[in-house]
Amino acid sequence: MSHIREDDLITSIADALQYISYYHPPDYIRALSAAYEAEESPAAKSAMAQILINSRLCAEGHRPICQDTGIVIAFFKVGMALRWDTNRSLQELVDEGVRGAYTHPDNILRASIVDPPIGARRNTGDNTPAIVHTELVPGDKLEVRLAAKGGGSENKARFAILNPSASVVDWVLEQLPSMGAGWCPPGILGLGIGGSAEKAMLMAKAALSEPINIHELRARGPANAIEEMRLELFEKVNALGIGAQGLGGLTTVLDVQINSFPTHAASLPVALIPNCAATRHCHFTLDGSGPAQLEPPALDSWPEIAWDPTAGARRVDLNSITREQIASWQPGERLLLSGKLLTGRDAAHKRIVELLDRGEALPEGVDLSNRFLYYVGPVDPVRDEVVGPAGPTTATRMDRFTDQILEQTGLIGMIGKAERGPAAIDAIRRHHAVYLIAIGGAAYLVSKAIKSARLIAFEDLGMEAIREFEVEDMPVTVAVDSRGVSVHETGPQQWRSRIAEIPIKVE
Ligand SMILES: O=C(O)C[C@H](O)C(=O)O
Repeated sequence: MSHIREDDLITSIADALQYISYYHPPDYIRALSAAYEAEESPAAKSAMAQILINSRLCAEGHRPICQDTGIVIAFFKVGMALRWDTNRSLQELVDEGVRGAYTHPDNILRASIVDPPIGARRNTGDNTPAIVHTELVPGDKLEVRLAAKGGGSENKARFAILNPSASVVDWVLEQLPSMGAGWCPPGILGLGIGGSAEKAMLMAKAALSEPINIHELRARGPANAIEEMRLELFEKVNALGIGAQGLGGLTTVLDVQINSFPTHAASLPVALIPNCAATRHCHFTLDGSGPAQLEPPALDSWPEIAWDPTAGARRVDLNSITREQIASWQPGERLLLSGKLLTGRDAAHKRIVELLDRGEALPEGVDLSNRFLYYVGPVDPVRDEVVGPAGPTTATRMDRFTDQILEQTGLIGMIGKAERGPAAIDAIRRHHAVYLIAIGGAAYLVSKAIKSARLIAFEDLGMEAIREFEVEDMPVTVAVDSRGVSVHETGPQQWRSRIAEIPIKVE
């Protein structure tokens, strides 16, 4: 009978969370590299190049793949014959491991958890608590599947109880366009079909840590209805043309994984959860012989990528930018930004708008006139860094504040990731402003362009505080130009039509 010591579990959780913060799973790298090779859309190819280069830099530098280092999800299969050497609850042990990983001085990770979820939403400071799921199984081992799930992809989860005669494939295809690009495609779709409402969600989440093997499945052929559905969804979702970062392209998903369970005759529960470019999970088993040993992947698993951010890019001086200059920028044009910008995301926007509504001045140093605002919540720096990984957050969440901020502060442009909604696009057009995107999932690479970082306001908001960054040649793309043309509308439309014209190969 194995005795699971509390220190072994805590150490294993902490080590595994550190490991997955900087090592992508090798199957993800293989699948993304193949998609990168096959991609024909220049914008999507460039996005994938940046994600792959970023991934390698993180593996070498042991720094997080994404500034959103996730909410920790732990699935345990607890052997019913094992013995625990602890007086503490499993939740407490996992949280101690999370605390150790997220505050590790060599590779500090971002604390993203707020408590309570409504009202004050104060950052807990160490990314606890984790979400813990357990299942009792025969045997005397402890099997652990650990994930650090990004908020942007989690926000796009969907659930429905369909009529038993409805088509799951049709329902999934209806969801994808409304999910936009905030889940940072290309990634993986996890589906849970059947069971009950809560069982379907859990199955969808668990499906995301299955190995990526859709091409092997295609090669050997489906053996049952679930495998047939995986292949059908893989083809049909990619035919939507959404592409990497929603810019239009051949690959939107690298795999579709499905778990299923018997269900009530009256119901067809279906849950859909996407995983982003910062796919992070690992799997280990404790048998009482000590903590888990995780082997580092070979660095030659990462492809050599030729990506020149300067090719065809316009250099922009943010310190002297004018509305006349931004009026000449074209949708999809690549820029290299240098100079000063301010940062701010969800909580800072809420506070700014509350101040504006009360007619009060913004805090000292928060002068947005003719400035760019970067939607980011960075990781804290370690060693000689000025800031840790600092990729963009989903801009769509800031849409509700955009018109008022453009109107009342003189802000000239915004930088984020994913599409803007109709109201924000209209505001951008009316105020002759602009919206630029950096690549979600390339946070460490983006941080290399940040030469200084200074806290300006709202320190209590932690990673959501307002900072001033000085950047040099920060690569971005014009996503909504000053006339209101959005590449997240034009790109997928164009690629959906092109994919429809590609003749289907009969093998
Ligand atoms: O919280 C973040 O930094 C990003 C978030 O995961 C998002 O994708 O919007």
